Amino acid sequence: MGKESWVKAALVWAAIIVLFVLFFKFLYKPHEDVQKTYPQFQSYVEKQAGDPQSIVNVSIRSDNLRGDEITAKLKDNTSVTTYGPADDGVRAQLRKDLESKKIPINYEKPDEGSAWMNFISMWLPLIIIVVFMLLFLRNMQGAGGKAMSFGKSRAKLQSDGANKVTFKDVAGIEEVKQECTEIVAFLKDHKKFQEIGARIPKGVLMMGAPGTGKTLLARAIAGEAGVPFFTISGSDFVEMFVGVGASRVRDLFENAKKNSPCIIFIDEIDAVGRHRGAGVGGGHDEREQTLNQLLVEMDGFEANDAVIVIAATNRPDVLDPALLRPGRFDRRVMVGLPDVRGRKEILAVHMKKIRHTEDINVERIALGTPGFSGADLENLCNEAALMAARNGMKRVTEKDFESAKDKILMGPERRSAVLPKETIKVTAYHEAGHALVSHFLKSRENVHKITVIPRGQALGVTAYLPKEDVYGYSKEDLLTKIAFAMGGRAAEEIKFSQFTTGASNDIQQATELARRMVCQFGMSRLGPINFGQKNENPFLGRDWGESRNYSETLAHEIDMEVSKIINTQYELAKQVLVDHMDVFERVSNILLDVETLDSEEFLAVVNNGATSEQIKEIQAKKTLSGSEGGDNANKQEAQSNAINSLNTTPTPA
Ligand SMILES: Nc1ncnc2c1ncn2[C@@H]1O[C@H](COP(=O)(O)OP(=O)(O)OP(=O)(O)O)[C@@H](O)[C@H]1O
Ligand SMILES: [Zn+2]
Repeated sequence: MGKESWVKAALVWAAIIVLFVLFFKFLYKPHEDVQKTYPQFQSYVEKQAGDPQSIVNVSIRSDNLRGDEITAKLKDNTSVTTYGPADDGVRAQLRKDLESKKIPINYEKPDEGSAWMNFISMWLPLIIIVVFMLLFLRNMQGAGGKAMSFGKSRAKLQSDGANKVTFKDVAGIEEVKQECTEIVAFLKDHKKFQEIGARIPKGVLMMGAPGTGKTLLARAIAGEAGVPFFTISGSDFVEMFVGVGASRVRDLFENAKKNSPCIIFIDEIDAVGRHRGAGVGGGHDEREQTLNQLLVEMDGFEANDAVIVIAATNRPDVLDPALLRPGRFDRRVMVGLPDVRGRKEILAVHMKKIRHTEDINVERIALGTPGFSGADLENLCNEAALMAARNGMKRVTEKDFESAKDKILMGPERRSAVLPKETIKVTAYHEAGHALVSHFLKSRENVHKITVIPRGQALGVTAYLPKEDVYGYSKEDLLTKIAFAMGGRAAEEIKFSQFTTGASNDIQQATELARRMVCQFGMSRLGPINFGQKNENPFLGRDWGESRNYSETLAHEIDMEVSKIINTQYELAKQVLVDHMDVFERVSNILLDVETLDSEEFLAVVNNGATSEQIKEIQAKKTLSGSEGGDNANKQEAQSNAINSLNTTPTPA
């Protein structure tokens, strides 16, 4: 297909070039040329006055495009040709000139061929322009050299090649796999179902957060059933030019039917499948046409077309209801974030691909990564492997997984950034403030790591991880969240009686949360009423605009409630820090000294009064056992020994 289109394109271009050359070489006589040569001819005729017989005759062939072609035949059997402007005055003058010199004139009619040439030469520029425009449009269409594949489906056919995906590759979402086995059974033996008169499902909609393995699952279904797998992304349908999307859909289904039984996988179906007539910025005709075509095609399956359309989305709420009617995407599969067990299994799948030490405690990594999706876990494994390779290690250790997790959670370290001492000091107290408020208010998050080494955009980071998988929050949980978000600023006020811009992000997060408590969760004096219709992404937690459905008075009340929540929690955060001033000072100072504390070390400082020296000792032991890649039992023992020794010798700061 690619080759054919290249030949075609080359032919068209060659033809254009040939026409161009012809045009300039034989047909086109620029006006100036005529202007120049005609006076020359005239003066030549003048000069012949002395010997009028030197010109035998003159033939004039009138030709309205190029002017008159005037040929003078001379006595010595040569001839002179010029072109004269096709102008009646000039012609009359010339005739008078020639007649006065008694030179005979032949008027010749333009021959047939030249009339035809005239026609072409008149229209050629236009034709060339049109051809150019067409080519230009086509090139824009098929970006990337697909000049001639106008409206052809972009679906890629996945072959059942060496790296066939099966259910073995999909881990941690057992229930979802169960739901899919039926589809596999159908694809394998569709006759059995059809004979008994069962209507075969046409469409399966997979919903779930990004990276939870929807694509992987669809691929695995095809792999298990051993059928071809066509994949296309919803955004491929939506192109610049009207009609292309619809024709792509037609083409895709045509192709699939030829390969039945098979699977068509449409990723990001929300790109085409949004509510019709609810497009952003008015007329999204193109998208609607594409969607309509999709619906038509799905309705148009014959009973014996064993084609199953699997679509994936993380915005099921915006889909056009027509897509969800029976006979279309009537099967719906929720693909959720994995729980601890699921994460462990997914990690196992991806750790098989990297060379690692035997002693890695997968369970602990799984426990420490709540909220991670399958894709996040895959990324974690890869980052860990990169980390190990960069450090010249032969195998990936658990420590590499730790650093990889920190990088993913908090952004890459910027050790090279040189900050003023004062800034680092403020950062240390700020981060200690966050961590301690969270700790003393017994939030549902554990302090995972505190650092004053700049990471990503931040000068310092306090990272939290949920203590267990979280399925919902109580009002208390949310208030605590707001309090420890304000902990950083509270610390700055208590210690330095001043504020820095470092808290702006904290303030934003706290305010957003407080507003949602009032407007969405009904957790304020205003009662369980939804204020404003949030058009929010259920999986991404992102706002897509809000329309206000309450009065000015209420708007004021809402603002008052929000600010009350924030201020109360801010005061609470300050109170917590003042009540534990000694711990606050100690954590901050140790943080300044050792730069980073992990959860164990943090607890050692808070609960057991560990000193800088003792923390450094713990850290040194960890580094040692980590770099040795020694067996895990020893490592853990070493750590717990270090902590136990603290227990017996509590050191007040
Ligand atoms: N349950 C899982 N088991 C094993 N690997 C997984 C799982 N979920 C995700 N992954 C890994 O994450 C990668 C990305 O997942 P996939 O593309 O299927 O996610 P998705 O849900 O389609 O995401 P998106 O919504 O962003 O398209 C997969 O290639 C796979 O390596
Ligand atoms: Zn902060």
